[in-house]
Amino acid sequence: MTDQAWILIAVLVVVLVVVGAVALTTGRRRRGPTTLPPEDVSPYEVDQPPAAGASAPVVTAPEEPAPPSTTPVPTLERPEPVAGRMQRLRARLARSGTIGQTLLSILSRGDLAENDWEEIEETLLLADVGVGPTTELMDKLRTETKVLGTTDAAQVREVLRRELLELVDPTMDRVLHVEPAIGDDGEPHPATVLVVGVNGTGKTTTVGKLARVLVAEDHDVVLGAADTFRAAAADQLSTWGARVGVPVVRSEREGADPAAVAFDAVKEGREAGADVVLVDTAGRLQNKAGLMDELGKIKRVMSRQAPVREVLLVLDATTGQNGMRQAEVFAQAVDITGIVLTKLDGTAKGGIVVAVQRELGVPVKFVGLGEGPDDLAPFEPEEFVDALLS
Ligand SMILES: Nc1nc2c(ncn2[C@@H]2O[C@H](COP(=O)(O)OP(=O)(O)OP(=O)(O)O)[C@@H](O)[C@H]2O)c(=O)[nH]1
Repeated sequence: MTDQAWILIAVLVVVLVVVGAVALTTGRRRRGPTTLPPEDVSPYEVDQPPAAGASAPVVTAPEEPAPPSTTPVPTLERPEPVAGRMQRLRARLARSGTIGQTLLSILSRGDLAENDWEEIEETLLLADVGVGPTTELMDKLRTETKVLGTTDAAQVREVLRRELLELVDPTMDRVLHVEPAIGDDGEPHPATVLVVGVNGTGKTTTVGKLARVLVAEDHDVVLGAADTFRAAAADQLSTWGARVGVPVVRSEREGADPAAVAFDAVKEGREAGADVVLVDTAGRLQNKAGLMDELGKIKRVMSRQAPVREVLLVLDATTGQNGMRQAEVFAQAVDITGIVLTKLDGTAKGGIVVAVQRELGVPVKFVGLGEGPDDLAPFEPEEFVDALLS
């Protein structure tokens, strides 16, 4: 090859290398980067405009992510099952048990002298059993122990158990009647329960605990805060309701007409399709006529919406004879259908169960056995008597 040929080949190679490099660079630029940097992404999606007749494209704002919630969602409490509560809380009756223990020890002495019987009488009266039931029980025990003629502890215990049970009366109807009824208009009515009693007996607390009893049994409940005398009572009830998801009808005005609140509560219960409406009241014992007027009016206006199925009287078991006098005044003001004995834990005056039932002729339906939210138990005579003798 000549020198000229070698020079021509070298020029061609250089030209080919330059052209190839330029082509490679251009091709890369045309394809561009495969992903856009975040700032190039539009915050909106633009929907395609409709084919005809549309004037402007539809712009849809992207869904904003929900801001993190600052108010915690309240978790509803599931109240404890109702069955067996009295057994669970039996240890709380320990102080009431002193009556049974004292009676057993005296009766087991055998061949009882008059001063032994006086001791028995004193024990029963101190436990607030009441004069009539005390005399009745002593007469029966005198006869039975004479017939039995033994000091055998188990047999004496059996006699005492039988007689105490008869006094407490297991035949009384202790069911809380909350079955909904069909009214004259053919519509289902909620069962309404009016709760009455003196301030401080544990009335508002009992309404809250009763709501939990009903919720535990799958009822739909509405509460009425008709204790408009003490503003804190409505707040207290609202807290009870909120814990188990039960609505509370109340008035924001202190001293509002309690009958109006009770009426609204039953109305709300009907509209919401609730099974039960529980109404708390103030029940101040200013005088009997005033109390009768107030409770009578509340009951009347509630009845316009649905018949009042139960009127529960809340009594503080620790107040003894004083509590009995209050019970009589309330019973004269309104027809009581059941008694709730509160604070039966920590009192040796369990005999009030017998006295109050005898006096009013209505059964104890529930007993309060502590300050816990589920420390309210349906009253069971056998459990009660066994606790007295344990
Ligand atoms: N130990 C015990 N305390 C109870 C029981 N029931 C209620 N209490 C307490 O009794 C106190 C008074 O209860 P409230 O429910 O506020 O009484 P109230 O009768 O509604 O009083 P007002 O709202 O003023 O009408 C509270 O401290 C309750 O916790 C019970 O069965 N045992």
